[in-house]
Amino acid sequence: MRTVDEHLATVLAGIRELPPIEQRLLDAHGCTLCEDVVANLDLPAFDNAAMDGYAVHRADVIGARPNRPVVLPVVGDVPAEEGPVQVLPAGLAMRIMTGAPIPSGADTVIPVEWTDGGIAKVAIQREPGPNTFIRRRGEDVRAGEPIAWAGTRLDARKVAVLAALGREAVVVRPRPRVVVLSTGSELREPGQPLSEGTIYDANSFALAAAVREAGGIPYRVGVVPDDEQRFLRVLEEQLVRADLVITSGGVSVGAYDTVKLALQHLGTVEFTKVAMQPGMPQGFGVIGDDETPIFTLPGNPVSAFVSFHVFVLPALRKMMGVTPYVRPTVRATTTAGWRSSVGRRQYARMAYTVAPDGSALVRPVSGAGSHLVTGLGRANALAIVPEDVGEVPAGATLEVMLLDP
Ligand SMILES: Nc1nc2c(c(=O)[nH]1)N[C@H]1C(S)=C(S)[C@@H](COP(=O)(O)OP(=O)(O)OC[C@H]3O[C@@H](n4cnc5c(N)ncnc54)[C@H](O)[C@@H]3O)O[C@H]1N2
Ligand code: MOO
Repeated sequence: MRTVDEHLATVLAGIRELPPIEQRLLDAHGCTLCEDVVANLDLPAFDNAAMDGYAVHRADVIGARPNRPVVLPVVGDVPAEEGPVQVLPAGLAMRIMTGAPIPSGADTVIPVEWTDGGIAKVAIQREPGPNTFIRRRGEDVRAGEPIAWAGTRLDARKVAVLAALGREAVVVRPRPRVVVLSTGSELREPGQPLSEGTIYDANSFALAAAVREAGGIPYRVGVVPDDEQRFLRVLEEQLVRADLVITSGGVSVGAYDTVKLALQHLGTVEFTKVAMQPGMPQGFGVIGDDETPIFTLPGNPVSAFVSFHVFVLPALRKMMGVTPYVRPTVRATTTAGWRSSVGRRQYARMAYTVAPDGSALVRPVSGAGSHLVTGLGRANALAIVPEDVGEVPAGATLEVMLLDP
């Protein structure tokens, strides 16, 4: 039997980062930059008003008081719109809007609240400080300054900056396109009636949702029955759009373990037992002309889901250039104990919380059975019980994988 770490190393060695492509800004959201981005213009791009009010020469309004206002003729309006910079001679004012370019000659904006709001002339009731309410060209960033380095994941905040700089597209690693299929003649699509011996397909939905949460693009293929030829045909059809394939079911030692039988003589897929619970039977390799990586996960729903988090998620992160490939774990103290099997690393379903005093706690929310899917629904974390531990006492501190994206 392989250890989890050995299998993870084999998987990561078989996965390549996807080649960079240019993506439109919103499509690049969530992806990793493959270029250093430098500001291509100054921000603000020109001196502009920070308040709605009046552009003036400050020297004209020194000494303005509520009981001794300075009155200036208003010679025009400066809206925030396209147009040449206006000129403001001394002794006059212009009505100006937030974001509008400061007329040449003006050095101050008086907020409308400090005035009588006049249109032909304005009474200014307060003396401004120097450079008041002007946002200067380049005070945010100057053209040529770095904005983001290759390797940065584009979140909404970085998208805001790139859009403000007028970037239409950026070079990123694309989201992996992941084909997800479930195998098993007992499986039915949700919405279909169940007959004796049949169950609903949970895995292709769970895995497709997990792919999406990881930043990939899932293509959920319906259920494929236990028939080698059908399975191979579907796989061949799907390969054209796949950067990665995930199957579930049919990999243990049953007489109808289709995936294992079908892939035995195709590609490089290696079927192994990994010393973990759940998730013991695993398969990984590449198939097709493009050497597309494929994970064949075990069929039990919790086994498939845990396998995704332990092996597939790091692979997706590597394809997307997200580091570290393995998401860091956190440490938490368990409020209750349970048993684990020595020789296998256990991933136990937990509710993770942070107590008012800041301490991280976990509480078991499920038995260990890999068919107990509703226990998975209650969990937001997996506690990792080392291979040599047979009993976890209440109060023990463990490494914990958080499941929320
Ligand atoms: N004799 C042995 N039997 C089993 C072993 C073993 O070592 N020796 N390993 C067990 C372990 S551990 C696991 S995990 C499973 C893995 O089996 P398969 O990957 O071949 O999966 P199936 O047999 O197809 O299904 C297992 C179980 O899960 C249900 N299932 C499958 N697909 C779905 C789905 N899409 N949605 C919901 N439920 C699904 C299926 O009906 C079975 O109940 O093998 C053990 N057996
Ligand atoms: O190893 Mo299986 O995945 O426990 O049920």
